[in-house]
Amino acid sequence: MQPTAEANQRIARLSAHLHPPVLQMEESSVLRRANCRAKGGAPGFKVAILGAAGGIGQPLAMLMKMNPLVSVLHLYDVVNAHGVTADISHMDTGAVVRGFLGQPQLESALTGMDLVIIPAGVPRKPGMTRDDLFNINAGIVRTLCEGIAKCCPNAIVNLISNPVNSTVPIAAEVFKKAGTYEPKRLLGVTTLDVVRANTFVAEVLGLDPREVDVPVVGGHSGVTILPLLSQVKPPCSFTPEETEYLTNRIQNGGTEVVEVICLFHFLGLVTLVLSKYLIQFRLIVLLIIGYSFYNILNFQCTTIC
Ligand SMILES: NC(=O)c1ccc[n+]([C@@H]2O[C@H](COP(=O)([O-])OP(=O)(O)OC[C@H]3O[C@@H](n4cnc5c(N)ncnc54)[C@H](O)[C@@H]3O)[C@@H](O)[C@H]2O)c1
Ligand SMILES: O=C(O)C[C@H](O)C(=O)O
Repeated sequence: MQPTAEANQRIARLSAHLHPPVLQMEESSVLRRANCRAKGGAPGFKVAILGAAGGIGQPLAMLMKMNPLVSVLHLYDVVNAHGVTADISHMDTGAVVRGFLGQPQLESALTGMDLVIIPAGVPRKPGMTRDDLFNINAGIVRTLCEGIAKCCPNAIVNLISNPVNSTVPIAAEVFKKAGTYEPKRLLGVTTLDVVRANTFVAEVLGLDPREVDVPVVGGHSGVTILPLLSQVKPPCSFTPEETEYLTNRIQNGGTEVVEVICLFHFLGLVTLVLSKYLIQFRLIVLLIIGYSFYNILNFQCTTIC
C-alpha cells in the first residue's frame, strides 16, 4: 500500500473512533459498513423492540443481542434509538443491530420481523396503579400495532407496556380490524408474576427458587394475578396466614419495586439510583429468560384476551 493511502486509512479509522455517531462513521470509514461481509444473513429470528431506549428496552436489547437465536435486532424508539443501537451493536455476538428513530421510521423497523416486543410507553410512579397509565399507553400501543398489522402481520407480539390487562385487548382489536388477528401470536408479558411467585414461595418453604414451580394465571394487575398455591411443585401445603401473605406479596410485587425505586429518587443519592437500575436489570434478566424459553421456543406465556 502507498504510504499516503495507508496514512489516510489510519486517519479515517481514528476519525471513526473519535466521532462515533452512526452516520458519521458511515461516511468517514474507508471500509464502509455497507461493504462489510456480515449482513445478518445467518438463520435466526428477526426481532424488533419498540421502546428500545427505555429502562426496560435497553437491557432487553442487550439480552436479545446475546441470544444466539436472534439474527437481526431492530431497535425503535422516539428518542435516543441510535445511541442505544451504537452501544448494543458493539457486542461481539452474531445478531445485526439497526436503529430506527421516530414515527417516520416505524415501518422500516417492523418490516420482515418475526417477533415484536413492546415496552414503549410510560411507567408508573408511586401511588399510581397500572390503570393510571392507560390514557397515554393505549394510544402508543394502538399506533405501534397498526404498524405491525401493516408491515409484519405474522409476527409474534409480546406486550410489556402497562396496563397489560388493557394493552393486549387493544392490540387484539387493532389486529381484528386489520384482519390479521391470531390469538396464539399475541402475548401479554406476565412472566414477572411467575418469577416473583417462585421466589416468594421458595422463601417461605426454605427451598432454592430454581426448584420451585408456581403456576400463575389471570392478568398482570392486583387481584387479577392468581397464583395457584394448591398446584405448587414440589407438592406442599400452606397455613392460611402463609397463603394470605404469599397471595398479597405476589399480587403487589410490582408496586413493591415501584415504591422502592421512587424512594431512591426521593433520597437523591446517586449510588442508590444506580441500585434502581440494578433492581430493574435483575427483573429484566428474568423477564428475558422468560421470553427466550417461554415465548420464542414454547409460546407458553400467558395470553390475556
Ligand atoms: N409487563 C411487565 O412485566 C412490565 C415490567 C416492567 C415494566 N412494564 C411496563 O413497561 C413500560 C416501559 O417501562 P420503562 O421502565 O422501560 O419506561 P421508560 O420510560 O424507561 O421507557 C419507555 C420508553 O418508551 C419510549 N416511548 C414512548 N413513546 C413511544 C412511542 N410512541 N413509540 C416508541 N417508543 C416510545 C420512551 O421514549 C422510552 O424510551 C411501562 O408501561 C411499564 O409499566 C411492564
Ligand atoms: O408494576 C409495574 O408498574 C411494573 C411491572 O408491571 C411490574 O410488575 O413490575
